[in-house]
Amino acid sequence: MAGEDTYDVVVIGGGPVGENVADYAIRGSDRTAAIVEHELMGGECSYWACMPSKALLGPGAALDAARALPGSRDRLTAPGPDPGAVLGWRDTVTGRRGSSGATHDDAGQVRWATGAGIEVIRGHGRIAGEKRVAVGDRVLTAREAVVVATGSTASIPPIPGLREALPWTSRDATNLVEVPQRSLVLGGGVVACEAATWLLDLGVRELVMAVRGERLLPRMEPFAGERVAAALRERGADIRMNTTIESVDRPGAEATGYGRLHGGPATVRLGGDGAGELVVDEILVAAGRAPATTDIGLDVLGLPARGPLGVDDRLTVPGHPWLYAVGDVNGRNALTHMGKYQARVAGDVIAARAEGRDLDDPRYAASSDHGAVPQVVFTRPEIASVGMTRADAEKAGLDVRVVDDDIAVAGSYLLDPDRPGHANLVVDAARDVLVGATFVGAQTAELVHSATVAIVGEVPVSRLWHAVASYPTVSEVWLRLLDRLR
Ligand SMILES: Cc1cc2nc3c(=O)[nH]c(=O)nc-3n(C[C@H](O)[C@H](O)[C@H](O)COP(=O)(O)OP(=O)(O)OC[C@H]3O[C@@H](n4cnc5c(N)ncnc54)[C@H](O)[C@@H]3O)c2cc1C
Ligand SMILES: NC(=O)c1ccc[n+]([C@@H]2O[C@H](COP(=O)([O-])OP(=O)(O)OC[C@H]3O[C@@H](n4cnc5c(N)ncnc54)[C@H](O)[C@@H]3O)[C@@H](O)[C@H]2O)c1
Repeated sequence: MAGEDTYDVVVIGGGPVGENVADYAIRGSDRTAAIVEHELMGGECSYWACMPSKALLGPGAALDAARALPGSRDRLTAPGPDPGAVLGWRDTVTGRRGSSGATHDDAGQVRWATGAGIEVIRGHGRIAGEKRVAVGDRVLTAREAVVVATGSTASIPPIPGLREALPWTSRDATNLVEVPQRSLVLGGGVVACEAATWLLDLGVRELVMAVRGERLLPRMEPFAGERVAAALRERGADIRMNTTIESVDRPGAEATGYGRLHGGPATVRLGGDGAGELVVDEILVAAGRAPATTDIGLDVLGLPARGPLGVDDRLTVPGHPWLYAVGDVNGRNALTHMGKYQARVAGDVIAARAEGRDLDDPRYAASSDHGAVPQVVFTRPEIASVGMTRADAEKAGLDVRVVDDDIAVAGSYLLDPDRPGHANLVVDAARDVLVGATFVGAQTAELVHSATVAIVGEVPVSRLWHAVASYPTVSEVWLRLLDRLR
């Protein structure tokens, strides 16, 4: 039956970002919020992206850490993880039901939302006018704000025969139930590198990566991609740079469900430096993502129904002071933690505006979106970076000073004596502050937050010298790098 309901805040999309913005917008008040979700509360991250991928990568990383040291190395009885148990662990982490595939249990996320005072409305949300969202035959009216948090979807490049071949996307790779023994990965970004790592852990026989550019992870410092490429090659990956797919022929393509082989073998013609013909059991397309802006009613407001939904630093869509966009959909930084950060800022802005408070405070601007974005890539070696690369800083016209060194301190030697990591710091010499850092190697994921604090706090390098790292930890690499800056 048609109906009309009024809430203070209506959020379209119940991923990690939508959940957080609803929570922050109403927390500690008597405001009401609804989240419209057409699939699963928890979004891409919980079931198809961050959580399953990290669950798949964990056991291989733990074995590698054990293999690095005498005493534990000799106790390992098998070369790799137990594939069945790894998939079982992935299922536990993601609340995946049984082995048939496509469904997950989001009851826990719904319970959390309800407990936070947020109503979950199942269905596809579309903007239907100012402060109005249609869900089926229901119209929701927002007194204060409508927030678009619809995320992104995997892009499939327009290559002859590729779409018809029903290739895997990251959803299949993270929810795999069959391991494609001959795998082709298209792309050299984060999804491609992490997926190649777990496919090798799960025992694929042949793994080819077709990489359009000259190196893996092109947005990071060159040494990061070089080290990941060397490690993947050492494990048997055939990585072809300056290469892409020209055409695909898969006569037996079949929609068998997420994570199953989508039919029989595919014949793939590669072009570029790694040209040639391959026959593979599956193609994983890891060629970037597109903001989910189609079919959400943006045309009703005269906004483009393709590409990112642009916002200012208050996460507000220019010209529409009641409309916000947070997370992957706004095209700023497609990372869960950055989306959740935007959600906190947007939630605070919505609350302040509802209460008539002024916004003259740094907490009401998503300033870290510009130049203070951390990211960890869970390859082996692990990569952790924040802020600008040398190339970014040079492009921005800064007075750039870069120092780099191997991570070869007592703390790293005790973790892995044979494989020192590598790190650099990018400094704006004119201001004597850090603007970027990259660390590659064991336990660097937990190291990067120190650099984030230094960048966000604009701590002068001369003061960083007095931030003493404990012995023997990997953090002592700070001492080595800062020594080079003296
Ligand atoms: C394989 C993979 C691994 C990743 N690993 C990491 C990682 O380790 N760390 C990290 O920080 N980031 C990672 N990311 C990125 C991360 O997944 C995204 O940045 C994050 O999920 C974005 O959150 P979001 O809430 O904006 O969007 P999403 O998580 O995509 O959620 C959007 C939600 O909106 C719903 N929705 C969309 N349209 C509508 C509509 N019209 N009506 C109703 N509901 C709608 C969707 O069903 C979905 O639930 C990874 C991505 C991939 C693909
Ligand atoms: N650990 C993490 O933080 C993590 C993990 C996975 C994904 N993510 C995020 O998810 C998003 C999506 O990741 P992604 O790896 O899909 O995207 P990406 O943009 O990082 O990489 C896409 C890659 O595909 C290549 N490509 C695009 N079209 C191509 C073509 N026609 N032929 C050959 N190569 C082509 C690009 O050159 C690029 O190397 C990113 O923003 C990423 O940061 C984060």
